[in-house]
Amino acid sequence: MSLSLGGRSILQDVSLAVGQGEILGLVGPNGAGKTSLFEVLSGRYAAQAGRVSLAGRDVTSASFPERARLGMARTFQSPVVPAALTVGETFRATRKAYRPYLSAHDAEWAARLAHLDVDWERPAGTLDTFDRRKLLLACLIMRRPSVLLMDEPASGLINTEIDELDMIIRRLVDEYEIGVILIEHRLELLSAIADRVVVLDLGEVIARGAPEEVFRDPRVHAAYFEGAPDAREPHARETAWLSCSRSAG
Ligand SMILES: Nc1ncnc2c1ncn2[C@@H]1O[C@H](COP(=O)(O)OP(=O)(O)OP(=O)(O)O)[C@@H](O)[C@H]1O
Repeated sequence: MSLSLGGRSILQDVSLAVGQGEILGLVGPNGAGKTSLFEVLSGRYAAQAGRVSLAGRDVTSASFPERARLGMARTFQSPVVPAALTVGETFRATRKAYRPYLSAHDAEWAARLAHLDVDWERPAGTLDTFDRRKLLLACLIMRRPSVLLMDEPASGLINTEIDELDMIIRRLVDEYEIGVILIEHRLELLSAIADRVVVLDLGEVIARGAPEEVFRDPRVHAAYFEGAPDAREPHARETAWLSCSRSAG
């Protein structure tokens, strides 16, 4: 899959896939194209070449809301919550966003799963960063997605919160078989949690594989820490639940 924006090539021949109940880490230096890749996977940007498939279905032309209905969910780097609504009102608005409406029970279940333990009468805008992330995550998992794209969910969190986030994500994956793609700069978190990682640099995949192998790779080290990539790596694998590939075929 390839993407150009404003006449600039942002992603070139990128392919990746995540299976159900799997965590795929997506890493790379600033500006490597990680968020842009999420924009393509979630349908907010249209790639110039390639295809995206979800649960065996070609969703390349599907919009962001259509992909959400088909089971794709996405978090953003900044946990922006509706400041004018309380936590309870945020859940109510989310429950009514798609038909059939979800129940209050679904919201309570999702809040528990996301470890959101706050007064539902509180304005969402008064929550701290982690509780905002939990609220937004709960709103997503309420709809029981099959794939979750998480853009730097640990950003702004302290270590104990990151440990808790790790537990929340593992449970989503292990018990509910959600496939997670996680953009994360903390390599130690990915080493602990990811089944596989893909490394992007300057819009290209330069390595993929088990975290312990990939993070030991001197080429990855060079690209990630010194900004000097010297390797380009081709192909995709796997039994994919969500995937993007380089060609339309
Ligand atoms: N809408 C846009 N128009 C033009 N260029 C863009 C646009 N969005 C992103 N870019 C460029 O695409 C490149 C990749 O950006 P992207 O945000 O995807 O990288 P990233 O790997 O997520 O970086 P970071 O880790 O800093 O979030 C950057 O050079 C950025 O300036």
